[in-house]
Formats: sequence, structure tokens, C-alpha cells
Amino acid sequence: MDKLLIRGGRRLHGEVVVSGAKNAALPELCAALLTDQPVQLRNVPRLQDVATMVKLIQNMGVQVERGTDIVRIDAGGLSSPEAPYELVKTMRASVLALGPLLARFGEATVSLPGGCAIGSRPVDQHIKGLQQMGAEIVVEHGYIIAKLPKGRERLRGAHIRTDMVTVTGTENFLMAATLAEGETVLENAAQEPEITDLAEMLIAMGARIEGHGTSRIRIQGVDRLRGCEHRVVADRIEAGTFLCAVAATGGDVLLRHGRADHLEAVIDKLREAGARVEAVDGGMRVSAQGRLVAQSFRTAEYPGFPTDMQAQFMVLNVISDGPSKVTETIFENRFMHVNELVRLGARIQIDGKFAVIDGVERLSGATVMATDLRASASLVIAGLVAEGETLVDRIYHLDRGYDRMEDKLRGIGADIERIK
Ligand SMILES: CC(=O)N[C@H]1[C@@H](OP(=O)(O)OP(=O)(O)OC[C@H]2O[C@@H](n3ccc(=O)[nH]c3=O)[C@H](O)[C@@H]2O)O[C@H](CO)[C@@H](O)[C@@H]1O
Ligand SMILES: C=C(OP(=O)(O)O)C(=O)O
Repeated sequence: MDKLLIRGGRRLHGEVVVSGAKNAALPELCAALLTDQPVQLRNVPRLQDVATMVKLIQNMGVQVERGTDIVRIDAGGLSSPEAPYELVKTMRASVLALGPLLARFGEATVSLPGGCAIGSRPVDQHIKGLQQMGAEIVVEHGYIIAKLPKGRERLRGAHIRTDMVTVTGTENFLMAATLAEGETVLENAAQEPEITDLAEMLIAMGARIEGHGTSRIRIQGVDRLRGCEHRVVADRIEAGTFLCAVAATGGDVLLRHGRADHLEAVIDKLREAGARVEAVDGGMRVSAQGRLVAQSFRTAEYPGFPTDMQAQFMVLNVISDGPSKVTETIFENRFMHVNELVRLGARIQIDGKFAVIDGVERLSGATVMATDLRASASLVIAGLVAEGETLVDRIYHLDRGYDRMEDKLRGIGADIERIK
């Protein structure tokens, strides 16, 4: 199992190119299932999750060609609308195949993603919404088995209001609705930039969508969609992770392609903490020196503070002046980095969804274990500031969602190496 060895204490300087967003590329690979024509995605990040999604759709009979950051998908010959457990178990986003398969083929069998480290993560809202669109769905033997009633050829438009804001739920409905009969209205829709990016891709395929990027999306179903070319939006969470890394170590880095307008909640907190972050031509620039001031925050749906940035920002609080309180409102079990940070010298108390942090003067390197994707990123940042050597174990979590993170960090001066 690969590990990362980090010798902390280096300031970061230079330029990093931000990759395409994992959370846009994954639904967009599934959106390609909506048409029998070729789709070309550019700026696709090189991640384990993308490789898993490619395997998943290839397993359905879809042709996929991969270049460095280009993926060509031809779902013209899709023969088996099924997502088996072996492929779904490592990646919850596989549930995104459900909406497109149902919409185009009138049937889909997708393994339940199951629980994962950060929380229970049910998909009840996905199922309820697709049922409202006329699908008959049973959950049997760990699989969501969905089909249209006899005599029906297409899903039908519906008015869907989910109990909570759900990102992949909104994406499933959005994709399903493009080929449904009539109008679908999504209320309480997620507003994440990845939803907007997916909607733009679908529009390029011929879909009729309005209101994406707001909490109310309207979709008029069309008979068929065509192929398209689409560039995946920059990964705001990868960019945010680098912002936190530079703020923690000190230094000055240009994040090429980074979108400051997608990270306002994080950037506001970084500025209040004492870092400089500015949007510049073609990206954003971050610089920091000396100790920062810890910032309390609570996670929320976009445009609030992203839960996917909670662990990384917490490291900043750990080594900044003053007490702070972090409230995790989206997932019930997303503080697993805390015990590992404590092993590096952090002072953090958890009480349910609250973490109370007392800034310390320094962290000291140790062996720590990554437990999920963003927890891994937070341990890497902690390793960059800790004195001595930090060994981050189980980085397969990190590889799920970061495109060559250690190469990018080394490129801006970090002392970090992968140990096989
Ligand atoms: C591939 C992808 O895009 N993943 C992102 C997506 O995950 P994902 O789409 O899985 O997260 P959701 O937005 O659906 O989850 C939000 C909350 O709703 C709950 N819920 C959701 C659906 C459902 O049917 N029932 C239910 O109870 C979840 O357990 C969670 O508490 O949004 C999360 C929240 O921003 C991010 O952390 C993930 O990185
Ligand atoms: C939780 C995350 O991803 P996923 O929904 O794919 O597990 C994440 O990207 O931080």
C-alpha cells in the first residue's frame, strides 16, 4: 500500500495547475450514457474515481478511449444497463448511472452504494424522485432495480422537492429529466458549480434546462440527445486544498485555472485569518506569512462553506492563534482526521457535530493513517507544517480524488515522496 513521506517546514512558492473537478467529471461520464453519439470530455482529472467510473461504463458495453486528460465515450453499443457491487463499492458516485440509464433504456440495475467512512449516505431521495417520474423501483439483494411500467417508453416530467439538498440526487434528476416526457421542476436543488457544469454539458447535447445554479431548475424533456464536446470545470476543492496548504506553510503560489468565484466562503475565511487571496488573470494567487488567526466556521450547501474543505481548513485552525469552533452540518461522521491530527500535536475536542480547537505553536511529525479522501488531504497539509517526518498511510483514499497531488506539491517546493 502506497504511503506519503513528508518532511515538513518548507514554504511553498511557484505555480500549480488545478485539474478538472472530480465531482463534475463523474456525473459527466454518466451523462454520456444519455446518447448513442460520441461524447468528448476534456480536462478530465487523472484520478482513481475516474478510472473506476470508466470501468463501470465499459462494463456496460460502452466504448471509452482515454488520452492524457481527454476521454471519448461512445455509448452507442451499451448492452447491459447494470452497475455491479464490485465496482460500486469503492465509489458512491456510481449511483449517478441510475438516472441516465433509466431515461435512455427504461431500466437500470445499480448496486446500493452502502455506507462509507464519512456517514451513512442513503439514496432514498434519488429513489423517491425517480419514482415520482414514473419509475418502478425495488431494492433487492443490495441492488436498486428500476424500470418503467409496461407500455411506457419514457420517464415523465414531475415536480420534485427533496427533503434536503442533495448534490448527486439533483444530478440524477437533471439527467433523467432531459429525456423525460414533459416538464420537470426540481425544487430545493443543489447549486454547486458542478451542477451548473453538468447542465451546460447537457445543454450542449440538446437538453432544455433553465435555472441551473439556483435552487429551482426547470427541464423540458426532449426526444433524444446528441454527442458533444465539453471541458470539465476546474476542481474548486483541489484549489481550496492548495489554498489551505499555502496558508498553513506560508509562501506565495499561483493556482492556474483556479476559480475564486467558486470558493468565496473559503476565501473569505482565509482572508479573515490573515492570508492574501486574489483572483488574477487565468487563476488565483495565494500568499501568507507568519501565524494566522483561527476562524470558526460551519459547513453548508453551496454557496456555504463546503464540507469537502472542512478537514483541510481545520489544520489551519490547529496551528493558528486562538480558539475556534468547526461545525459539520452535512455528514455525521466527518471528523475522522481529528484523532490523527491529535497524534501530530493538535488540540481538538469533538462534541457531536462540533469540533473545538485550541491553536498550538507547532506540530511534530508522526505516522498517521488516512481514513477518507479529504481527511487524507488534511493530514498531508499537517505533514507539510509539522517538524520532522510525517508518514501518511492508506493514501489510496487520496488517490481517489487528487490528481498527482505529491507531484504538484513537490513542484512548489514541498519535500514529499510516495513510498510504494
Ligand atoms: C460525487 C459527489 O459529487 N460527491 C459530493 C456530493 O456527495 P453526495 O451527492 O453523495 O452528497 P449529498 O448532497 O447527496 O448529501 C447531503 C446530505 O443529504 C443526505 N442524503 C442525500 C441523499 C439521499 O437520498 N438521502 C440523504 O439522506 C446525505 O446523507 C447527506 O447528509 O455532495 C457532498 C456534499 O457537498 C460532497 O461532500 C461530495 O463530495
Ligand atoms: C466525499 C467526497 O466524495 P464522494 O462523494 O465521491 O465520496 C469528496 O469528494 O470529498
